[in-house]
Amino acid sequence: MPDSFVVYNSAEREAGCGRGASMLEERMKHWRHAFKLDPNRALPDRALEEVCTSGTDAVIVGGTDGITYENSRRLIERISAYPVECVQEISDAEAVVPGVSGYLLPVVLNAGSVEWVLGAQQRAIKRYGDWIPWDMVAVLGYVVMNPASKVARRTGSQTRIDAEDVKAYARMAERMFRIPAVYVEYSGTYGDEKIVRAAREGTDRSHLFYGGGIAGETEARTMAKWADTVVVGNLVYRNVAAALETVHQAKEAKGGSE
Ligand SMILES: CC(C)=CCC/C(C)=C/CC/C(C)=C/CC/C(C)=C/CC/C(C)=C/CC/C(C)=C/CC/C(C)=C/COP(=O)(O)OP(=O)(O)O
Ligand SMILES: O=P(O)(O)OC[C@@H](O)CO
Ligand SMILES: [Mg+2]
Repeated sequence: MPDSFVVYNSAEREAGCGRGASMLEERMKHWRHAFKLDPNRALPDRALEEVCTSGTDAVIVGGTDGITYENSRRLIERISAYPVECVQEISDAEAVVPGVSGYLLPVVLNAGSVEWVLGAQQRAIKRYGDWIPWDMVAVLGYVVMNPASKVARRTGSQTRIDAEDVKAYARMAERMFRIPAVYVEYSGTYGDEKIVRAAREGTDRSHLFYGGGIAGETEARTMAKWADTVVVGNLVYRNVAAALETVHQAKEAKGGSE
């Protein structure tokens, strides 16, 4: 564990445990738009500045492969120059970086193996134990839909599922496991609106994220009708100007759980 880890006192550690939503979950409820930046991909300073000052609600640092402590720390340090909320989404327990304002912990609800629902998480909790600042944590219940994505291949996700299956996963996340957020993940491809709508129908309280293939304003506006937060990833690296346009579309669209 890096030496620079902050020591949390017991009151801070306990905050959010069994006492309602964590502080990160509370802030997350107001996110309409987020960018997801990959520590394993290069982004010029100018583009990073534009992303961080775009008016987006949060910058999520994470990806599926090639994620290390060093590349995550470097990217987080660059983002910290700007007054935007920066959270780390942990896909590898070795890469946890202190100093962000929150941690997103993924669970893949339709994974092909218990490893991605409980296994990796249990080992990380065993390793970090008392160091975990639970008030700065939010769990994301992923439903992974694009079979060609790295995340689907890594987790063996069962992607041949229909809208009723997705609705049931969303309900299960919210009602059985009390997971504060459901994430419909089409990483790399634009998704089916009916699927996102089904996830919306399955959730009353859980926050709904949509991510995947947002290529401009139209896609952002469409998915923001159902999702509380629209996440834009690859577009930042392909066409930063188009990525910036998605911010106001997602924020102005009426939808989500409004
Ligand atoms: C003191 C201090 C700072 C302590 C911090 C302690 C802390 C917060 C500890 C963490 C505890 C914990 C439970 C961590 C989770 C550990 C872990 C490894 C869980 C498994 C996560 C998981 C299911 C990974 C599978 C992949 C996945 C779902 C990744 C999420 C991100 C994602 C979907 C990215 C999209 O990637 P993709 O587009 O497919 O590919 P690219 O990267 O090419 O874009
Ligand atoms: O990279 P894209 O396809 O925009 O997807 C964003 C995000 O949902 C990835 O986890
Ligand atoms: Mg990505």
